[in-house]
Parts: sequence; C-alpha cells; structure tokens
Amino acid sequence: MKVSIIGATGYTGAELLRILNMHPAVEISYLTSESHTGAAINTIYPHLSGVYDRCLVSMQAMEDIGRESDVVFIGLPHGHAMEVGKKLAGTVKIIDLGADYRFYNTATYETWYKVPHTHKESGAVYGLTELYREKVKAASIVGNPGCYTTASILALAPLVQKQLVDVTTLVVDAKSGVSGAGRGLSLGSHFTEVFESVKAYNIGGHRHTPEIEQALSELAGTEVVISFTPHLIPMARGILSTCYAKLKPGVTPEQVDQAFADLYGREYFIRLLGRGGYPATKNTRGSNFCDLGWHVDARTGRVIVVAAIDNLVKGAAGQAVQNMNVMFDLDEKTGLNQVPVYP
Ligand SMILES: NC(=O)C1=CN([C@@H]2O[C@H](COP(=O)(O)OP(=O)(O)OC[C@H]3O[C@@H](n4cnc5c(N)ncnc54)[C@H](OP(=O)(O)O)[C@@H]3O)[C@@H](O)[C@H]2O)C=CC1
Ligand SMILES: CC(=O)N[C@@H](CCC(=O)OP(=O)(O)O)C(=O)O
Repeated sequence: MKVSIIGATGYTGAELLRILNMHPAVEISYLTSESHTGAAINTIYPHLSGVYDRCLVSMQAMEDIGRESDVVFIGLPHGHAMEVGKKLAGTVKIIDLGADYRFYNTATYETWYKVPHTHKESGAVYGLTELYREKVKAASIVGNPGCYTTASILALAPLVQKQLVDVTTLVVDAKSGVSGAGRGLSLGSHFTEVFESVKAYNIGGHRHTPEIEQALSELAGTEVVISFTPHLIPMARGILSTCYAKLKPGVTPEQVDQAFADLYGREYFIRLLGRGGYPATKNTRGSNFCDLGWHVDARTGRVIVVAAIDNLVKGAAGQAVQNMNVMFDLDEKTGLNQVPVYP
C-alpha cells in the first residue's frame, strides 16, 4: 500500500513516519514540505536518521502524488487541507489530521474556524474509530479527530449514549502537553513561558468545543452543549481530560460500570481502568491507547471520568493509522501494537 504525507515536516507527519515504519503493508511514496523542499526528512528530524532519508517534495507535485499513492495523510494547519482534498478526491483515500473534514455541518466549521468551507460535498466521515468504525470502513475521506476531542468524547460517550447523565451539566477540564500546538514557534509555547507553569486558555471558546458537542449530541439524540477548558502543561506529549456530569436520579455505580463495559469491552485501544481507576499520561505515552477511569461521587451526585492519551498517537497519527487499517480492511492493530514508553 503506497502512502504519502502532505505536511510531513510537522509533528504529526513525523509521528506518522515513526508509526508507519512498523506497518508491514506500507511503502512511503511522497513526503511534502513547502519550506524545506529538496531537503531529506532526516535533516529536519534527526531521530528518523537511518530509517528515512527520503527527500521532501512540494505539494505542487499533486498529480504524481495522486497517481502513486493509495492513501494520503494531510498534516496541514486547518484551512489548507480542502484544496488538497478537492484535487485528490476520487483517486485516493484521504485522512486529514486537521479540522477541515471533521464537521457534518460545515457552517459550524465556518463559525468556529473563521474560514470558508470550500469542499462541502466531500462526503467526509468523522474518524473517531471506536464510535464510527462502520462509516470509516466505507469512507473515501476521513476527518481525523482532534486530540482533546478524542479523549473527551471517549470519556463521556458511554454515559451519554446510555442516558445516565443530565446532558446540560457536562464539564470537560483537559490538559495538554506542548506538542499539541505543533512544531511552529510561538511566544505561548516556548520554554520559559511553559516551564514550571500551568495555564488555562481559550476558556469558553476553544475550537474543540463544537467537535465534542457534535459527537455527544449524536449519541444523546438531542443537542448537547458543554463547558470545555483546555490547559497547557509543561510536558512534550500527553493529554489528560477530566470530565464531570450530574448523574440522573437513581443511577447506580454498577450501571455506570456497565455502560463502559458495553461500549468498550471489546476495544483493544481502550483500556478500562474501572471505577476508582486513575489514568496517567505516562502510561499511554508513545502508544495508541486511551485509558479510562471513573468515580461515582455519591455526595455530589456526579460522575467524574478521567481519560489519558498521547496527543500525537491516539490524538492524531495513531488514530489516523487505525482509520487507514479500517478503510483497507486490515487488522486495526497493524503497526500500532507498541507498548507505551515507560517511565
Ligand atoms: N500536534 C497535535 O497534537 C495534533 C495536531 N492536529 C492537527 O494536525 C495538523 C498538523 O499538526 P502538526 O503536525 O502538529 O502541525 P505542525 O505545525 O507541527 O506542522 C504543520 C505542517 O504544515 C505545513 N504548513 C504550515 N503552514 C502551511 C501553509 N500555510 N501551507 C502549507 N503547508 C503549511 C508545515 O510544513 P512546511 O512548512 O515544511 O511546508 C508543517 O509540515 C493540524 O491541523 C493540527 O491542528 C491534530 C491532532 C493533534
Ligand atoms: C496545546 C495546544 O495548543 N493544542 C491545540 C490542539 C491541537 C489539535 O488537536 O488541534 P486541531 O483541532 O486544530 O487539529 C490547541 O489548543 O489548539
């Protein structure tokens, strides 16, 4: 299977290469970059030396890329994938790691991302694999979920789906390592700004809010709105998402346990730590696992669910490869069974 990556010099592009090297059915075709065209990928990412020495090409070579690929991953900032998608649609399978293909209602995308959606007829499918596997199987274009959204939706989905919680009370408090912001330099993500500090940002206005709401509304069968507060923390990788909801009267802790077991009991990449479990980013680092633990607080009538993922793996490149495996009818774990890096 021939694979190309558009935007290979980003963190998600590099992570795709790390994972795809362990995938027996994959052969890399083209890697693109506009600012490093002609350079070898291992000069941009020395950790790939001895594994990949491929030269980067411009995405202007799109016709060649389309002809010589079966699947194309796009790791560009939002707003840039649609042009690529329009050119390649119908010739290859496309998995976009950004936000351009995540929304069924493109007006929601336009409102939150403040750019016009120029590929409304794409037929793209939202690629949270465990929840939309059947749709992903038949998809030509997949909008791979965001990192905060993957952790938060997976944490709340069983409770919302089984109608165990009051959906007007959902609160998501999430923390991300700095690689979530990509490799580009910015004041907010440089060392002295981030080290020895934790800060909230985009309170009430983060772009992952409508994405979480889209999935939870579909599961609930009614429109759901949430309060979502992201935080930046001084580590490279990892997301911890702590989610709160008021239980409906009479719901028992055993019903909560059952909801998680019913939805995820057979899912390899979702590890249920159970009631009283404490997920930690260190236990998922470098892997495609999402760890979930939950607590039923009888005193407040709330359920609190904690999810841990690696933002670059289950939150981006790993889930993208998981989706590729589903689209090509391969074992979903292919290329993805690495044990987390610990400690
Ligand atoms: N980092 C994360 O944890 C996650 C990221 N994502 C999403 O995945 C996508 C890629 O993220 P990430 O790899 O972190 O981003 P990076 O900022 O690390 O890389 C972005 C890539 O896009 C290219 N690029 C930047 N600006 C432009 C432009 N104007 N036109 C064309 N190419 C451009 C750069 O390549 P060059 O300059 O070499 O051409 C680079 O390869 C984004 O949409 C992001 O939101 C999703 C989930 C998690
Ligand atoms: C720490 C950090 O800055 N994280 C990013 C989210 C990364 C991601 O998943 O973004 P997309 O939805 O754009 O793909 C942010 O808050 O914007």
